[in-house]
Amino acid sequence: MTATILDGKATAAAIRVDLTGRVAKLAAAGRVPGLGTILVGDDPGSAAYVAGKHRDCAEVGISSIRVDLPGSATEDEILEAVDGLNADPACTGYIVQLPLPSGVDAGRVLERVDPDKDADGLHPTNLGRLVLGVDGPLPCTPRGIVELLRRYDVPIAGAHVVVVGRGVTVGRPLGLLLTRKSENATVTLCHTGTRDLPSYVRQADIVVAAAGNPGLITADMVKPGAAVLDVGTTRASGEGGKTRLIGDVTKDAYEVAGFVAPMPGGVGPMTRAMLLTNVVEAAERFSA
Ligand SMILES: Nc1nc(=O)c2c([nH]1)NC[C@@H]1CN(c3ccc(C(=O)N[C@@H](CCC(=O)O)C(=O)O)cc3)C=[N+]21
Repeated sequence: MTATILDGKATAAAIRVDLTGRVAKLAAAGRVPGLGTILVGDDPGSAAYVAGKHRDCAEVGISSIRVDLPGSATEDEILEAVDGLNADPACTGYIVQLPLPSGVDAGRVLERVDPDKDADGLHPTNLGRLVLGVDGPLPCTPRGIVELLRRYDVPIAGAHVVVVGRGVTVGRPLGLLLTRKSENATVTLCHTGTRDLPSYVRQADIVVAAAGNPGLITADMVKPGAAVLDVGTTRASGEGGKTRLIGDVTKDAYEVAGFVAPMPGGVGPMTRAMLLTNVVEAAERFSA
């Protein structure tokens, strides 16, 4: 069987086209959305992600504000940069690129972000809003996953979704998103403490692998025809000292599935598209 590819790259491109129109409307009303990034240090992976976000912004007409600090920046200096973007009216949404250097209290930095400018949707206030069902920015990767499933008409209501991984950016909030009335999925949240992982994954109509454990999900665990979304991105050294990203799902598991969001080209590009969406929605909220 050949699975239908949940093409996140193409879907994200379509979403950017859509956003371009909304941005133009805001701009006509004198409210150009602006995405800010705060990058600390010179990790090449993080720098590449941030550069990609600014490229995305340029494509849809969002202005971007880039704050780069040296790896030696103190927590107070980072907090100052956060306060600066909170106060900047040109910045309608922003992110603090993670991870922050060791020794910096990331929780303290993230809490200082104005929740209404939180483009990641990961501020405690916004995670609280998600639990309560109050409108606010949603976490980008979970939102991207739901959007991708919707656009390919993968049934979500009543489906059994097995999420592997309880991280704060993906697994934990995804369970909250999928169990809302509007999605109506049944979610099993598995993690490193799960006793018999294969027995859960085998029951899944939809598997979301977000454990950061390369090759964790193998073909024998996948119910034939199930949707499998690979969210794992583990950096490994490849040829010539270049780093290469490895997913959580083996390629033979892709063959058993009915739908596959591959890595790369699946959920990653959707995450970036949802970041833009959060910035545009924040600007629309500010204008309303
Ligand atoms: N404040 C903050 N917000 C984030 O959203 C955030 C972060 N920090 N720190 C790092 C992680 C990682 N992340 C990715 C986003 C897109 C791809 C993506 O588009 N990946 C491509 C492949 C990219 C490649 O090959 O390098 C794909 O899956 O097709 C990957 C990873 C966002 N993160």
